[in-house]
Amino acid sequence: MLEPIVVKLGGAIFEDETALKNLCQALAQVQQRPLALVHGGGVIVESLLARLGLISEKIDGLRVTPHTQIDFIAGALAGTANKKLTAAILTQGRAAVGLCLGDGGLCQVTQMDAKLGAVGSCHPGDPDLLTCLLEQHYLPVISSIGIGSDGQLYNVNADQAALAIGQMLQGPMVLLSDVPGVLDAQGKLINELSTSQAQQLISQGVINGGMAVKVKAALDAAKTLQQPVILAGWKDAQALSRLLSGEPFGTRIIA
Ligand SMILES: Nc1ncnc2c1ncn2[C@@H]1O[C@H](COP(=O)(O)OP(=O)(O)O)[C@@H](O)[C@H]1O
Ligand SMILES: CC(=O)N[C@@H](CCC(=O)OP(=O)(O)O)C(=O)O
Repeated sequence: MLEPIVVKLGGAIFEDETALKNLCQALAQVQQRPLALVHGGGVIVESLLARLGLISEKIDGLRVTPHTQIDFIAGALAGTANKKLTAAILTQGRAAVGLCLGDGGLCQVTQMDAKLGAVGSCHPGDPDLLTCLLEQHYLPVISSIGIGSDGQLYNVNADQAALAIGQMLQGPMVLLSDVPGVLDAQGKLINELSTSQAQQLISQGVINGGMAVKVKAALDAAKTLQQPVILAGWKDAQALSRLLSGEPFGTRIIA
């Protein structure tokens, strides 16, 4: 089997029906090589928590997850987001299978930091389930809810979850977000970003919040995979065909 491509899809796409349909159509059409999809869903989490009258805050791009909220957050990510995305791909005629990081022991998850509550750090675990699905031409759709060795559910940042899946599958990675890639202080797309340039832009605050988490995960992935990781926008319906043809697009993160 060719190394699978790992695509991470940022959750804001759930608010753009047309982009979601176009992207799922493009994903469903990829026949050249196996594909695994990791997704976020921060917007779905926020809308549920707001409806429940709960306040949510982030520290350095990571959502503080009180233990009293993890059931709701798991419902939003492993439930609503995961099943909506699986449904959108199934509708395009491709056999998608919805999973979370804990299924089949895919990833090992531990509590990251007590001050963040039920937020998990994620590491590659047992690849067997994923390998079986990919060999049988299923498209795995993986949410970023993890299960710890303590049996608890953890909320993992979806870019960090994608990093663990990428390290497990050792294939090319593309992280698709609501922006066309990493933007400089003038709002212009940066075509290529190295570790030192990224560190400088993060310390200057030009790269911040969720993008800082994403860039750090991409740098780690580029280092372990020994190949650039692409950060690009899901609004670009051609993103996947560009990736497959090797055409440059988005921001290439090089370690
Ligand atoms: N330098 C930057 N370039 C692009 N986006 C940035 C930058 N710094 C911060 N951001 C913010 O990061 C967001 C993308 O990160 P995030 O919301 O975590 O995406 P996703 O949900 O797709 O993982 C952008 O919408 C933008 O608001
Ligand atoms: C710990 C943490 O921050 N978890 C994220 C998981 C979802 C996510 O990362 O979604 P996006 O990719 O859409 O941002 C959250 O609760 O929002």
